[in-house]
Amino acid sequence: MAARVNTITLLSSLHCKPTRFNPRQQYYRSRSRVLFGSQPLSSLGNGAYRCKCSSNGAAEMESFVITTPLYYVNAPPHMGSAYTTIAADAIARFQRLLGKRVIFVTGTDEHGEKIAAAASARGSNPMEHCNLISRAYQNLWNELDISYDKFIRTTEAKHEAIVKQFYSRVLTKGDIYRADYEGLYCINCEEYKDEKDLLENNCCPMHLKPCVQRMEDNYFFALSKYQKLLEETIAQNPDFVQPPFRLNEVQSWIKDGLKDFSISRASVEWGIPVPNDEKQTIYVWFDALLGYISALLEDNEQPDLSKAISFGWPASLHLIGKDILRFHAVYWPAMLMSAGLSLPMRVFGHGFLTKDGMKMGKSLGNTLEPNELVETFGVDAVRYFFLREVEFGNDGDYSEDRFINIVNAHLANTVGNLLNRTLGLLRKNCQSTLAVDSYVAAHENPFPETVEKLVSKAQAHYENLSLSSACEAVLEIGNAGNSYMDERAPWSLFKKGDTAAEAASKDLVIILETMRIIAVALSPVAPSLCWRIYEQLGYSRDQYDAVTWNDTKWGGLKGGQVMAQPKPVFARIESKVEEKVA
Ligand SMILES: Nc1ncnc2c1ncn2[C@@H]1O[C@H](COP(=O)(O)OP(=O)(O)OP(=O)(O)O)[C@@H](O)[C@H]1O
Ligand SMILES: [Zn+2]
Repeated sequence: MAARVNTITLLSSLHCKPTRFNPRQQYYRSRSRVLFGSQPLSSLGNGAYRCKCSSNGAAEMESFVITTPLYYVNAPPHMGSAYTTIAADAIARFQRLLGKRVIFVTGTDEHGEKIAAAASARGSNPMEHCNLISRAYQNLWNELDISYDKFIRTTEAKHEAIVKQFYSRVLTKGDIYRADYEGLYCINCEEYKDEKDLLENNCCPMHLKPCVQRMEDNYFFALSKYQKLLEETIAQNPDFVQPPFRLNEVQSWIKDGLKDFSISRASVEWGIPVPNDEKQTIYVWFDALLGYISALLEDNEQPDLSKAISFGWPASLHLIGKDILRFHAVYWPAMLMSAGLSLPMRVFGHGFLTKDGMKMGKSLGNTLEPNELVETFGVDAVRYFFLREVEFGNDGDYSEDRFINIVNAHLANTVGNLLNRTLGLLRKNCQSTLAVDSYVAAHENPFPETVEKLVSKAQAHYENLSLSSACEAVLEIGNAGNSYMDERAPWSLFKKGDTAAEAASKDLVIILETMRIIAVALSPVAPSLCWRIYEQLGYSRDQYDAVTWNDTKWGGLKGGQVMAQPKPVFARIESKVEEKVA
């Protein structure tokens, strides 16, 4: 299933067509005015954009808006939060390679009872606490090469303004009412629970802590009104929730009956005040989901909901963990319907990284430290391992031995060694200079076809969000390169006279072209490693940054190009326990 994106068209007139409702797909498509490529865009409002450098000519460009959850700042990030963000980054980078205008949104969710409690436990005030933890997320994203475009904090003034405008729309629609509520509440989920979903002693199955009985006078959102529309929308758009087995889960929640849910808290001070009732604050989830929209605002823009929408809503893809699927696939679409806004095109709920079978999480405290992993093994190893090892959508357990074995076998041996020994031979026999164009080197040779087939496979997997299979397809290119090298044995051909040496120098060009293609195709997953490969092949950083998916085509390396001094691009991780990995 290919990624669905909203099409943004560059029109030669200033007029932009109004949003159009597509009845079959039940979401809105926008036609806006933008210039393609990396040119800056300026918003004209109403979903229209004007390129700052030119306004002539018609061309088509697609936009791709991807979000991670806004992480809760009750504690610093851990490998679980990093996992979603690394996956989102790989997808964003791949979509950029395809030439799309990508907006990659991440950020922090900073209101609610748990935050106030976490701050006071640290002897801090809530705002100081949020600043500290939000900074920790941003620092980690930098460590992990996360190429986000927008980082939204729900304590920002522009976000508060958007939440209040949204709340007022829903209120005007007649979907908010006041009532008393009594039920079992999990403080860690910040959610009332159904008794039937709880373990013994009313324990939350996720947090293993007993829920408390609570009674409150709250404002409620009339979720039940949207039951039918949600059912129909999801039935007509089976790709809305992915993977498919999560769609079944969502459909069964809806079928069980949707209950109105409380969207304010009388007992929580650390939150956005309910418009016209300062005694209550807006429920943290109602507030946080809107971060996906407020994030789209430019910093210098007036915080206006319609304007924010015009910058890129609806999102193409919400990437989340399965723990927050109900909020994204049931509550959020209903809220958007109520406010008359388009639904996101796709919600993908991936599985959990687990430790001893339990979800790794801040509340349980059974986390793995991504900073430590990066410090010990390097960013490429961390990104590659989790994307390659865990089939995207399913749960996955971490083991250090497995980590070391996988990255050594794949990145150090299959990719790094092949490059290094080829460059060594080229230096020894060809003064580190390519004898001919790679296109010429492979004349009448079937090898490029093998590579191109694997590239197409990788592309299809990236598009389907099968990130592990995408890595596998790229590594297969490396395996094919290694086999080619072993079969041809160019080191011995160099000793067998001029004709054989000429063939050997062509073989080296073929392997290096293969490495170049691997570097493009693996760059969404391991961007730093792939830059080092490009650098070894004699390219500049600017050339690497300008790479597109088209560069996976055979024929990029040219005769006369001088390679860098051979230097290992991936240092092998030393380990006591090592076994052979396929
Ligand atoms: N163990 C995990 N595996 C995969 N993703 C995770 C994991 N833990 C958190 N995430 C990601 O973080 C999101 C939840 O963010 P949140 O800030 O609430 O973290 P958390 O550690 O799950 O918190 P808590 O333990 O308090 O529930 C998930 O939807 C998912 O995207
Ligand atoms: Zn819970």
